[in-house]
Amino acid sequence: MTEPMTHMTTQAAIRFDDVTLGYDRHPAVHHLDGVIARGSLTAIVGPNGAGKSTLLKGIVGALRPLGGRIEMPRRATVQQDGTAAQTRIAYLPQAAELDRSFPIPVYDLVAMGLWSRRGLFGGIRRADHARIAEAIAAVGMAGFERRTIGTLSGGQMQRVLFARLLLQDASLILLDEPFTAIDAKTTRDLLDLVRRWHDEARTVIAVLHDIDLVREVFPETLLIAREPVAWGATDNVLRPENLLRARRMVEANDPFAQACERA
Ligand SMILES: Nc1ncnc2c1ncn2[C@@H]1O[C@H](COP(=O)(O)OP(=O)(O)OP(=O)(O)O)[C@@H](O)[C@H]1O
Repeated sequence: MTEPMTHMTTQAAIRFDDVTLGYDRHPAVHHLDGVIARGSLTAIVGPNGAGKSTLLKGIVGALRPLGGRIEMPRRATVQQDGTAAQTRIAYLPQAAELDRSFPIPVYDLVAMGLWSRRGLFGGIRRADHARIAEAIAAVGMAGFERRTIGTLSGGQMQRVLFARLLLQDASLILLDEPFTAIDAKTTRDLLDLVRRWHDEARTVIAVLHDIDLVREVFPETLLIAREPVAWGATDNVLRPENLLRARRMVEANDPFAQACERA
C-alpha cells in the first residue's frame, strides 16, 4: 500500500492487520487492527494479563503472529553513507526479564547501544567514547562507569538502560513498564528523555500502569484486554466505562478472577 505523502505523523510506523499473538496456539491478543503513526507517543494500558507485553514482543519480532500481519513500512530516507535507512527498533523489556547477575560494567552495557551500527566485533571508535560518556551523563550516572550492573539499585539500572537506548538512536522505541518500582525523581528524569525522543519525531510506545502519568504525558493510548477496547486520543480512551469494560473482559478469561474478587 502506498504511504500518503503528507505530514510525517500521518504515516504509519506500524500497521496491524487482524493480528493474533499468543503462546502454544492460545491467543493472548487478537483482532488487532490499526495503525501507530510515525512520530506518535502512545501508551498501552490494560489490566494484568491483558496482552500488553505480548504485543510488544510481537512488534519487536520475538513472537511471530499466530494470524494476521504486523507491517512496518520502512522510512524512505538515505543515510550519510548512501544506504537506505531501516526502521531501527529499540526495546526495553520489563525489569524482571533482565538478568543482572552477568558481571558487566555500566560502561560496557551502555556501549552495547552502538552494536547495531558498529557490529558485534566492530570495535569502539574514538568518537564513540565521547558519545557513551555523554549518554551516561545524560541519565545522571557519570561516575558509575566501572560499577558492575549487579551492584546498582533498580532506579540506577533503569537510568543505565535508558542511556543504552539513547545510543541506539532508534526510530521506534518500545518500553515495557519502564517506571514500575522507580521513584518519582528518576521517573521524571527518564520521562524527560521520552519527551525528547518524541520531540525528535521518533515513534515511542510504552506499556504503563500509572493512568495519571499516561494522561499527563501520552497523547495517544491503546487500551487492551486481550483485544482492543479503545484506541485514540488518551482522554477519550481512558474514560471510566472503557476501563471498567477492559477489567471485565480480562476477568471473563481469567480462571482466578472470582477467587481474587472475593479476597
Ligand atoms: N511465555 C508464555 N507462555 C505462555 N503464556 C504466556 C507467556 N507469556 C505470557 N503468557 C500469557 O499471555 C497472557 C498475556 O500476558 P502478558 O504478559 O502479555 O500480559 P500483560 O498485559 O503484559 O500483563 P502484566 O500487566 O501483568 O504485565 C497471560 O494470560 C499470560 O499468562
